[in-house]
This record gives sequence, C-alpha cells and structure tokens, in this order.
Amino acid sequence: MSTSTPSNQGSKAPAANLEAAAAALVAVGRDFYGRGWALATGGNFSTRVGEGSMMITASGREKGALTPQDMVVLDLDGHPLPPHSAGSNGSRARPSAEAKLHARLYTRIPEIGAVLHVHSPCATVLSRLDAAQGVLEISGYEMLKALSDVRTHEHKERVPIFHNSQNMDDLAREVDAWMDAFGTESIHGYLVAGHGLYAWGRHMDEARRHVEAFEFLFDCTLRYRACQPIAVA
Ligand SMILES: CSC[C@@H](O)[C@@H](O)C(=O)COP(=O)(O)O
Ligand SMILES: [Zn+2]
Repeated sequence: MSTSTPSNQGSKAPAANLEAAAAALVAVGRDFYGRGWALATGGNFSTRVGEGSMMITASGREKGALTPQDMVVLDLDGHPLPPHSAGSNGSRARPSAEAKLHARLYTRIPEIGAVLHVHSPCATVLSRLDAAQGVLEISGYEMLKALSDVRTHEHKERVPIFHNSQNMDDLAREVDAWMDAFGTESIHGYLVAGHGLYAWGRHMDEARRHVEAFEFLFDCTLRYRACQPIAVA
C-alpha cells in the first residue's frame, strides 16, 4: 500500500474525528454480524485515530449491537488514552483481547488506517485445511482485483496462516517473524488457523472491501475444491 500517513497525532484527535471513528466501527460491526462473520462476540475492529493511536472495540461485546461507548482508544503500546469521544460515558472498558495484533499492524505499516478481524465460517474452515502449508494461495479469480494494487486475475494472492494461540505476544511474534522474512508489500490479510481472518486497508472502506473480497474468494475456493473429483488410489 502506498499513500499519505494519517494527519492526527497521538491522543490529540479532535472529538469529531473520534465520533466518526466510533460510528464507523459501530457500522462495520452491524454489517459483519449480519453477514455471519462476527457471531457470538467473535471478531474485533479498529481504526487509526492518530499517528500513534487507535480506537478498538471493547472485549466481549456483541458485535452486531455495538455503541460508541463500546470503543477504547489506545496508544500503539496498548496503553489506554483518555476516553474523550463525544458519546463516551467516561467508563474505561477493557480493550479487545487481540488489541496487540492490531497495534503491531499499525506500528509496522504506517499506511494502514483500519484493521478488521472476522470469524467467518469460510475463513475458519480454510485456515484449518491449509494450516500445514502455512499459506493459502488464491489465483484465477477476477475478484482478486478488489484487493488494492492487484491488476489481474492472474495475480497469486498468498495469505499466510499462523498457528492459533491464546497468548497474543506469541501470536504477534509469529506474525512479525513472517513479515520480517517475506515483507508486507503484497499481502492484504492473514489467517489464524481455526480462528479467522485479519485484513486491513488504508481506510475503513478499503479494509471492509478487502474483508468482503476475501470472503468471496474463500467461499469460491471451498466450493471449487468441493467440486474436484476425489482421487482414487
Ligand atoms: C467467541 S470468543 C472470540 C475471542 O476469543 C476472540 O477471538 C475475538 O475475536 C473477540 O475477542 P474480543 O476480546 O471481544 O475482541
Ligand atoms: Zn478472534
């Protein structure tokens, strides 16, 4: 990805920006819950609100019924910043258990403006099927062009698959090691085995488009595999 860096700084984001950020997170939660991608409190969503800060959903919330009070502002080391969003009731909700994974992406890739994590059935099943290879490769679909900077259906999208862990430091280290080795230029998301998808974009609309495109591509990949003849020994 290649664009300008966000203009807001640290915790000094204007209240109007925080209000808009909260509204965008509420909207994505309602949409993704409705599509079955964030059921039973699964999933978490964030958006950058300054060069060194993000707004993220609070932990354990029903993602289809989020309100602006269900958002937490953190710096990229995970420290809470003043809850100064207009709509905030002043209480300090616990941030998403996976906030570290979001923070690492914002730190590592300055162009990222939004990170979305979903527990969709297609992503979850495919992440288990291809976990042993450590990567899911997708090619041949026109829909690949919905991923930023992809120009042709012949593009091969490589989606890394990481082992699931309840220890976010371990998981973040695994992601970092992969990104150190292979870079981040050509990827738009990653899978966590048996868990779900992390995807991102320069802004919320792009991140939402990437999740939508991945979901379509995962669904096609599963259907295509289901139609393949079974090899007879
Ligand atoms: C259904 S439990 C899912 C959680 O363990 C986690 O993976 C998740 O996506 C939501 O965690 P949260 O802390 O609400 O952001
Ligand atoms: Zn999750």
